[in-house]
Amino acid sequence: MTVLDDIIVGVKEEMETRSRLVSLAELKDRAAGAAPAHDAWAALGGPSSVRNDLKVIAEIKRRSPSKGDLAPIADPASLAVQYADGGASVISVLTEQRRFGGSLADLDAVRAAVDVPLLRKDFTVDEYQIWEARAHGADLILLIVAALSDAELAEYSALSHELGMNVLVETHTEEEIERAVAAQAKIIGINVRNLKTLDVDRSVFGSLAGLIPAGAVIVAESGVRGADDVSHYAAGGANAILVGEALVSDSTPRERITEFKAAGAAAIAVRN
Ligand SMILES: O=P(O)(O)OC[C@@H](O)[C@@H](O)c1c[nH]c2ccccc12
Repeated sequence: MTVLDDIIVGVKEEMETRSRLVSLAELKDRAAGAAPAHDAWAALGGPSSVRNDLKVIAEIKRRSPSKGDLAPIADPASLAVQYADGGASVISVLTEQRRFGGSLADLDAVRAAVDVPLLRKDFTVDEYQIWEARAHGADLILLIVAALSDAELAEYSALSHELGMNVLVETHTEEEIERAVAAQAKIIGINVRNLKTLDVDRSVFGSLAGLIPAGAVIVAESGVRGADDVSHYAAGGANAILVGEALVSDSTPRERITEFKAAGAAAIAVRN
């Protein structure tokens, strides 16, 4: 069993528990009463034909299976405000509980604190989680190609769009990019961490980004330690980066984001 399979077993168990407390019907009511979703596609520069800056998706991440506890986040809301002040285009909130220490309570706290689009970052394997995301104010959800069949990818993308949300479709191999493109994904992430082994290989980004058709927003996920990694991803074709650990473990995340955006824009100016 891969790490990914193992995580999904836990995700399903926890979803079972939640769905006994809150029925799908109840979630649908809550989703209907939620404020309309923000346009994450626009926030990531999707509609513009000239994309000359690097967007930052800043993540609230407490823990990871590879590194254990990353940083004590006493107040996710105030961290999110710092992210927004630094110029994050989207804020990602990890809600997976067992391995990442997240929760929907974190998502609620962040939703109440900022007006930027929110990504509910979880292992989506059931329609229930998509309704849940919208009911809790998410604007974008993550779909991991390695965890889904083509039919599920199509079905979950369609439901997300119906609810006014966007999807970030995560890939790690050439074949997964082909599947994401076939599912008409407009926001495609390349995770340099292999979720089956947890190994990070930053060179994966540069070798796969060129396979993504023009028009899509390309997100480099994982492995940003500092501005050099940001420049590397931007030079390799990234329109956005998704950063967790480097931000949660920094005492001045706001300045960090500003620095990453500057490094990204400089590398893109050379690229174009
Ligand atoms: O902390 P990092 O190396 O900056 O990585 C962030 C993000 O890419 C990573 O958390 C991630 C990418 N895809 C995921 C899927 C599920 C959980 C987590 C992830």
